[in-house]
Amino acid sequence: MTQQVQSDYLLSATGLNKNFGGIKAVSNAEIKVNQGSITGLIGPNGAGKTTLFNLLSNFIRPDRGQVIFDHQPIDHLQPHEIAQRGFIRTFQVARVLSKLTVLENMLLATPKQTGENFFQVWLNQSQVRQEERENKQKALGILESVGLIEKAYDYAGALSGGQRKLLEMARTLMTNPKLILLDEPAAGVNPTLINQICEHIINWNRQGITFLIIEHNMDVIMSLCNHVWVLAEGTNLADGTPEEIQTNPDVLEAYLGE
Ligand SMILES: Nc1ncnc2c1ncn2[C@@H]1O[C@H](COP(=O)(O)OP(=O)(O)OP(=O)(O)O)[C@@H](O)[C@H]1O
Repeated sequence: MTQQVQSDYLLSATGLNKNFGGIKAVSNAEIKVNQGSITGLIGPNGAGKTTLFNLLSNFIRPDRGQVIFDHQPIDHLQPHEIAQRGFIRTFQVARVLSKLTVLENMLLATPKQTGENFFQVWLNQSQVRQEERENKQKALGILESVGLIEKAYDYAGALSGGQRKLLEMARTLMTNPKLILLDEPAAGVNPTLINQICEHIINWNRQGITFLIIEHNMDVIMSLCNHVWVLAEGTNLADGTPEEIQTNPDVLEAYLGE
């Protein structure tokens, strides 16, 4: 039986370490994400933010440390099993499949379906068709809400960089997530679309989804986040409200010294 852990956090990680050869990418790092929050993760280039995301979501295994999601340790789970529990992430460079349509990209993200097993398909053909109809309706509804409905039947490869990021975010909603990790949602995105992405994040957060966001755009971090964690050289430098972080001398020095 897995150990039950009581806390107010949806995600909590302590003592995380990861070395690549001689490089200490993440060193004794911790992070905590309150249920219902929009939490930021910032730090200068090479601070270890993406490596920390990879450790949290088990895309790479830590040398040491523990990650608790929704009161349960998740260290032993594969990324797809973590996603099935409602913890999903996006990547710095959006991972959409260019040769599939926007709608097909959305449908690929649907959780385990009856149609994945040959015998279940054979036995439950009407149920499979019903699930397919429901998933398509859900995908089209999400695309409508993010302004990509006109592109539903276009190849994802034809989208702009910003639209691909939006599609990657929209796709996470197909899995009914509790927690979404966003890796630089505003990077390479034009200012109009950045504003739209921020509005969507606020809207999804109001619907109950918790966010942890890596972002270099400080306006985005300051306007969205309730709490911000700062990494520098692989380890924790500070955490606090956006206002506290903005005026923290250690944080200013880490950025100015970059
Ligand atoms: N697979 C890897 N192999 C070797 N070194 C790596 C690997 N991944 C990351 N690193 C190194 O670990 C350190 C932290 O990198 P990471 O990408 O996590 O930082 P970051 O804060 O996300 O940076 P950025 O803001 O520039 O994206 C860097 O020195 C990087 O070169």
